Amino acid sequence: MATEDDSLNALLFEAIVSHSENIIGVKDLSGRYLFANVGYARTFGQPADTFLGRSDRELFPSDIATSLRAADRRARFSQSSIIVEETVPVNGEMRTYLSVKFPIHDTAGKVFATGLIATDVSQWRKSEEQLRQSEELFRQAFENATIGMCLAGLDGVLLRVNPQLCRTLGYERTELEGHPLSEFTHIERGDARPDYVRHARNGDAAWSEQDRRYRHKDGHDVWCKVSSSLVKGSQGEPLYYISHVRDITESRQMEAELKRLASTDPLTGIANRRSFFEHIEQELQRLRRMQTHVSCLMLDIDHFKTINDRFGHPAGDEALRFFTMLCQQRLRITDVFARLGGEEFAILMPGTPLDGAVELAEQIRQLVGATPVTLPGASVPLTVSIGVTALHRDDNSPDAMLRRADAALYQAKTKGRNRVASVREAA
Ligand SMILES: Nc1nc2c(ncn2[C@@H]2O[C@H](COP(=O)(O)OP(=O)(O)OP(=O)(O)O)[C@@H](O)[C@H]2O)c(=O)[nH]1
Repeated sequence: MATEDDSLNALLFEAIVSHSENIIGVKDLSGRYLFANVGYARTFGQPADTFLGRSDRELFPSDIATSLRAADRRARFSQSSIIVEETVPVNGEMRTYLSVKFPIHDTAGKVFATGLIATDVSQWRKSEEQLRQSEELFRQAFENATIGMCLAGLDGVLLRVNPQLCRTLGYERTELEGHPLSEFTHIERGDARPDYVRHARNGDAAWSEQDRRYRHKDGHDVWCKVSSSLVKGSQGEPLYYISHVRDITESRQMEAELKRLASTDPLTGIANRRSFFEHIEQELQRLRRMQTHVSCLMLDIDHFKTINDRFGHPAGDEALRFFTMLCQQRLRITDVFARLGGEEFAILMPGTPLDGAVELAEQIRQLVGATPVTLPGASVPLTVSIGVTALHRDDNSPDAMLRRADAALYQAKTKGRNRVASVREAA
């Protein structure tokens, strides 16, 4: 006889199963449906009643029905419930369900049916698979990249490094991970932390690029272009940095070598005309800011043409190199020695007043005159004429000073060569 409690339970059961998003069913021992909730109607597009009395064999392909039945059987023999993942076709599309299956007992404690509550997890599985695929894609790109890559925490500590970064710096993965990249960096500007760590601390710029000099494990320097971007979480909160680290050592060396070649005279190895002008420009700037002296010598080997004529051009080259070497013996580290062209040279002397420059010019003149150059078959005496002047703060270009030096040299030449002449002011 039905009690009031039974009717309440029936109402509760009805309310729960009809509002559930899940598929809820009960099958008898032969696998025929005793109960199917509205979830069945929603999923399969047929009234829930149409399932009653039918088995999975009539609803699904036989291999699927067999595996559903096997799970039902396992549930019947289980103590409480089992959870299985089941895939079934729904309107021509395979869908994945997470099913809780459990035995249902009669009042005598005998199992007479199997219950099931199934949740459609197809979308989760799909998202999981997409996530797995994109993680795999990232992993492959990270591991196989021909550029160094790393993930670093907001404090700059390396969380993950790729094999190329290990090769670039010469360390094992375990020697890098857990350490800040700054441990392997030269301190160039007083702060070893990469810019992105400073940016993170200040909460600005999500991207930065900079050239940094690292120490390879074997001790040599490695120049790298480091491009870093901030990875943010779903709420926009900063999580970590991902950096590309490109080894640019070779191109920096090439750049430096090109710069050196562009500013060097190939025959003598000293500064060339272009570089000399740049030095005068710099000194002019300094002179305008500071109380100092800058002097300049312009040197021209006397009758150099006769050396070429007598001994040939290669011997003339040798004489030019020898002359360079002689002058260098008298120079300070701060002096700039340049070959302006042909047999014409110049020396810029920061910190030296005109009188001191004249003195040095005289020393050079005497040294050159006293030291003949050894050429094939002869020891040839050289003499040099030298014009001396000073850089003035109101010189509006290097040319202004060079014109005075040239005028002084002209005087030395016209007064008989092998002498020093100076011009203090503009003519
Ligand atoms: N071997 C060699 N000779 C050069 C080079 N550049 C210029 N010369 C030569 O230097 C000589 C310069 O001659 P001039 O300008 O007449 O001057 P100089 O014979 O030294 O006579 P003064 O300067 O008047 O004392 C020329 O014969 C040029 O061919 C060079 O790179 N190598």
